[in-house]
Amino acid sequence: MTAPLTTAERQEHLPALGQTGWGAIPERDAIRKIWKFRSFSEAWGFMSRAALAAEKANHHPEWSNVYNVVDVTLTTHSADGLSMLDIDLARKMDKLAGDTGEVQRDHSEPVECLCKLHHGE
Ligand SMILES: C[C@H](O)[C@H](O)[C@H]1CNC2=NC(N)=NC(=O)C2=N1
Repeated sequence: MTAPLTTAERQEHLPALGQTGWGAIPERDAIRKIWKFRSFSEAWGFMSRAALAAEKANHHPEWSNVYNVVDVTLTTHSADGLSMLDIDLARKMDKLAGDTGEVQRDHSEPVECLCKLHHGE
């Protein structure tokens, strides 16, 4: 089983992801980011590349796509919350999206606040 993130790991890794547009989901130990691409083709291209990265890591997103928008939630089901696998996949997705997608702001809280929600210490 994959270990849940410790408080120290949250403080080390989550703020940088917050800077790239990942947000906290209320009442869940999970992070969310919404991209809007220029077209369905770009959105689907991103999803195809992210799917290969997810399959390689055996760690899979909860996500949906409507036309050019991709809405991604990351959490580790076996850990019942965030683990390093989510941090790694979030970074890979940021890299794969590059600057092709514009980040859509939702109304969730900044990702930093997940430091308060720590599991496993
Ligand atoms: C059997 C297989 O390794 C597990 O079901 C994997 C697959 N992908 C997964 N993805 C995510 N996000 N969380 C998991 O706990 C998980 N478990």
